[in-house]
Formats: sequence, structure tokens, C-alpha cells
Amino acid sequence: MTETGDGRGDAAAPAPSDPIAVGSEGDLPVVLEAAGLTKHFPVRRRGRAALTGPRRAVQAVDDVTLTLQRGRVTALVGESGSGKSTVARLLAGLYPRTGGDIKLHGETVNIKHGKAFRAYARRVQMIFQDPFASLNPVHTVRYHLTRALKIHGRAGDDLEKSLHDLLSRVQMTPPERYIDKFPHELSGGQRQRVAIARALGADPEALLADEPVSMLDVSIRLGVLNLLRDLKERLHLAILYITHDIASARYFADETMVMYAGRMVEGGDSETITQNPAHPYTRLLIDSAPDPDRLVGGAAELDPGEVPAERGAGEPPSLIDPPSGCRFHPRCPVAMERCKTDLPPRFEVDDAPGHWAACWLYDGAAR
Ligand SMILES: Nc1ncnc2c1ncn2[C@@H]1O[C@H](COP(=O)(O)OP(=O)(O)OP(=O)(O)O)[C@@H](O)[C@H]1O
Repeated sequence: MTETGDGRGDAAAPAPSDPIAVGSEGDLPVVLEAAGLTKHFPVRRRGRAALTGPRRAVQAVDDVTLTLQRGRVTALVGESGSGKSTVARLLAGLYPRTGGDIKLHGETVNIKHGKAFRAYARRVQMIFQDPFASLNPVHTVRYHLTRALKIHGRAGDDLEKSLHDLLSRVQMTPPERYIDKFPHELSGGQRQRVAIARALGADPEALLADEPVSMLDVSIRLGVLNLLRDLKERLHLAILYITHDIASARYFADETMVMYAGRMVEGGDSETITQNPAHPYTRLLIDSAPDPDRLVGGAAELDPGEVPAERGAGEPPSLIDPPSGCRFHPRCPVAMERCKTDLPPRFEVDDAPGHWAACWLYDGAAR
């Protein structure tokens, strides 16, 4: 991964500014940490503007700080377009960063060539939303898993046993029932389990799961989340769980971080965030959920007519020209004058250890 700047005209990044450690359990080792993570996608200009106009960029991720710990699930929650997938892709080394640092076990990650990327990818694996798209339709389960084991040098002497072990790990038993099947012969849930088994083939320490259940039937989502939880516990994996469904974050994640328009706005343990949200945006997310007590569902099921207009009001801003100050201020029902101009840092919320909100409402100095 390149350090700062990817040579494709990324705009300058702000310096890291988030001082508060995020809802972390002190005694668990930190696997992956990011500070000041920033990604600006340059906007291609056409015609005259390409020569004379200002350089513009989609400010997809700005100054994001987060920590993934061994044996813990951290949820990253936010509306579509808030930058969640970009954070995961930055952490996975799939995008070069515009700014910020990533550390794996305290060592700065610096991927400059394919060999370094493979070494990093062995330890930090990604699971994508669409298991059908992530598996090659012309190859069997055996092919996908064998390839993963070989790429990461883990094929071993008894390949058949390694393959069976991987399938057993994702609860696809007996393994011989599935191993020679093609993706189209499996259900959506089974395909996602194969994608997870393939990731486990690298023997990773961190899994970055980007909406891993949102394309699955509601009835099987819980099973896949329970599998990930089981893997977290048995293999002590650090898991980043990306979702727009805050109810599932409450069920599945130990801690939750909320993202709005490219920036982190609130973080803390999941129970606190969902039961006692501090940031007005988090409250909006919870109020907009069809049933916040429902364990695993998804906004995909939400009929827009169910959201009262006053609660779901407003649209996320353009990330090419985001609002000054707090990016949420144009939609915020309690915005103050300073919110329009001053970017709020993280303030501690004193109801629970590690709970913070980037909102001027919690500026102790002003009270
Ligand atoms: N490769 C890209 N080039 C330009 N802009 C991009 C690129 N990838 C993402 N973006 C933009 O960055 C912003 C954040 O996108 P991202 O996919 O990270 O959000 P998200 O929260 O994961 O959304 P969703 O839940 O819909 O996947 C969006 O405005 C998106 O259009």
C-alpha cells in the first residue's frame, strides 16, 4: 500500500485529529489500527474545465480513526454513500490512501509491491456483500478453497483434509456434500459461507466484512452472523462488520462506530450506542429503523412510506463539496451557529467508558 498520495491527483488530506481511543477493551491486543485515514477520489473533468477549472475530489473518507482488537467485532454503521466500503477497502490495501496511517500489530503498513500485498492480505482478509459475484461461476468450491490455500502457502501435505477442515469451520457438513459443487448449485447463505471459508484459508487475524448478510434472505442472515461470531470466539479474529442496519450491529458487534458523509461521528460499545445514542445523526438512524428491537433485518426491507417525513428528512450531502463545520448540520434538528463553521472533535460522553461523539453538544468547556 502506498503511504500518502497515490499519484492519481488525490487532494491534500487533513492531519489526524481524533484523540479518544474508541470504546476499546483494554486487555485485548490491537490487531489493526487506522489513524487519520483519508481517501479523496479525484473527479475527472471534461472539456475546458479539465484545463482551467479547479481540481475537485469526492471526499469519501476523511480523518477516520479506528481500532480492531483480537476477538472483537466492531461495526461500522451509516447510510449508503457514507464511506463505509471505502474504509474497508483502504484497510484491506485495495485502495491507496490519500492520507493517514494503518498499523498491523503496531507496525506501519506500507504495501509497495505484490509480494507485500499478499503478505498483508494473508493477515487481513475481506468478505464482500455479494457472494455470487465474489465466486467464479465456472469453478467449484474445491477450486476456490484450494487456490486460497495455495496462494497463502497453506496447502500442506494433506490438501483434502485442509479443505474438509475449512468447510467444517463454516459449518458446511458433511464437507463432501459441498466440495465439488459450483456456486450456482449453492444457496446464497452457502455461497457466503464458502467465501468466508476461502478467507479463512489464508489463516487471517482480521476479517473485514462489507455488508456480509445484506444480500441474503432475512431468514438466513442470523445464521451467517452467528457463524462469524463463532469464528470470532474460536479463532480470536478481529472483525470489522460494515452495515447500514444498526439493529444488527447491536446484536452482533461489541462496539459500534457511526459514519456520516465520510467522517466518524460517534463510537462506543454497541449497547450504549443503540440504547443511548448521543449524536443527532445516530438518533436519526435509530428512529428511521423500522423496528430498532428487531435483531437482524435491513433497510432493504424498509418501505420508504414507513419512515415519517420529519424523522427521515433530508439527504446526505455531496461529498465533492461537503458542508463546512459539522457535515451533518444542514440536517441536524439541534444545530447551533458554530456547527456551521467549526468541525467538532471527538468529545467524551460521560454515560459509559469509551463513548464519544463528534458533536458540539458534548463540548464540556461550553457548558
Ligand atoms: N472508485 C470510486 N471513485 C469515485 N468515487 C467513489 C469510488 N468509490 C466510492 N466512491 C464515492 O465515495 C463515497 C463513499 O462510497 P462508499 O461506497 O464507500 O460508501 P458506503 O457507505 O459503503 O455506501 P454503500 O452502503 O452504498 O455501499 C460515495 O460518494 C461514492 O460515490
